[in-house]
Amino acid sequence: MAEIHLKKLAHSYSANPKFTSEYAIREMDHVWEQGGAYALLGPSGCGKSTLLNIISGLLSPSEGEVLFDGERVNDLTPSQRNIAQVFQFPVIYDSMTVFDNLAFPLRNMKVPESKVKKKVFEIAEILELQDVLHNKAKNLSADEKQKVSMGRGLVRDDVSAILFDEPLTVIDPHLKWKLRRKLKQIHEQFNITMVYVTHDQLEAATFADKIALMYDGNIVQFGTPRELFEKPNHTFVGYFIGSPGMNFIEVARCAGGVEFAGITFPVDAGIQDILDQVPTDNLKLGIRPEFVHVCAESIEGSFECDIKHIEDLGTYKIITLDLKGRTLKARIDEDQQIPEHKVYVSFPKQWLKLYVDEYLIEGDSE
Ligand SMILES: Nc1ncnc2c1ncn2[C@@H]1O[C@H](COP(=O)(O)OP(=O)(O)OP(=O)(O)O)[C@@H](O)[C@H]1O
Repeated sequence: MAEIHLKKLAHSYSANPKFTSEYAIREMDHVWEQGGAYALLGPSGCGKSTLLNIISGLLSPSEGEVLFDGERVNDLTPSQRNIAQVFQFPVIYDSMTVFDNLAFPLRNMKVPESKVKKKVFEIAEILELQDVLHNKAKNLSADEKQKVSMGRGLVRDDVSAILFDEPLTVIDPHLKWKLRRKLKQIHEQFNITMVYVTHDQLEAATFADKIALMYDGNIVQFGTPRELFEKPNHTFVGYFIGSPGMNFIEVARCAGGVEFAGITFPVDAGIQDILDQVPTDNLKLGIRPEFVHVCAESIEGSFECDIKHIEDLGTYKIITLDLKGRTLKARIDEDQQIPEHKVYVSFPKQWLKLYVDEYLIEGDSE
């Protein structure tokens, strides 16, 4: 088991990259602590598989180092790194029994047969594969095959980490939650570092203690699911996490804060200092639909909006609003009564975030 440190790591598939855009992984420093359950989340093409393959040793990074417990492993193969990797599609030997598939990594390491048997039974029980242990793998269902794939990583006591690359893609939706729970349970039982790649935020949030959100070759935020939801440190995080994503409104500087369409939003002194120093005009206010306060009547600090659309999702409603020409989404309870055409919205200060050049800036009080 190991702490995995990515030090000044970058990777380009081009032989002589000249521009940042030629890097699939932009230079990063990142630590996966020993025993953590992590998700590597991001849209297609952001670099998740590249990063995973660099950790496992399937791919050699063009720059920087991979350290396991402080030791450089750049030149070690996946098996020398003791990494187990579970891919989208199960990697198992169809002609072997489930038992022999699970025993394979141990027999390869010349583990005595009595220990092989004990370990295989233990893992088969955890993964609920006892009843099919003597069946040929080719006759298994897709989820059973994927469980065998996972089991082959788990039988070894010496794995540094288990890396999962979208492991539930081929699994029936109704079995997904079951396997995900199983993985979580295995993590708690074995305390192995696990990195789970997915583009599904729900999958990431239910599996991981901490999520690394990737965008364009960078880890833009590393935090708990709650931190990513409540305090996105980049507009992409706000947009990608949540359903629907965060509202962003372009604003301009004004005396005492920022404004749009004549509405002023005061900012703290700390934020004002930062605003005074940055030359950019790329300023955005962000607020999650869940935190927009919607009222039928005008209250102090509220703004009148036209209702453009109401989407009833059974347990809540998403309303699309027009606030002085800007589109805004708000989430309200199913039973909240609102007028047909107009509502009043207000923005609780603690949930209103300011982004400069797409990055969150914070004042002294935050
Ligand atoms: N073998 C390769 N040669 C050249 N470019 C590659 C190669 N593999 C990936 N890339 C590029 O590197 C970038 C990152 O790809 P990667 O597969 O790591 O992303 P991903 O987030 O895992 O995407 P997905 O979720 O679709 O698998 C993409 O622009 C991709 O086109």
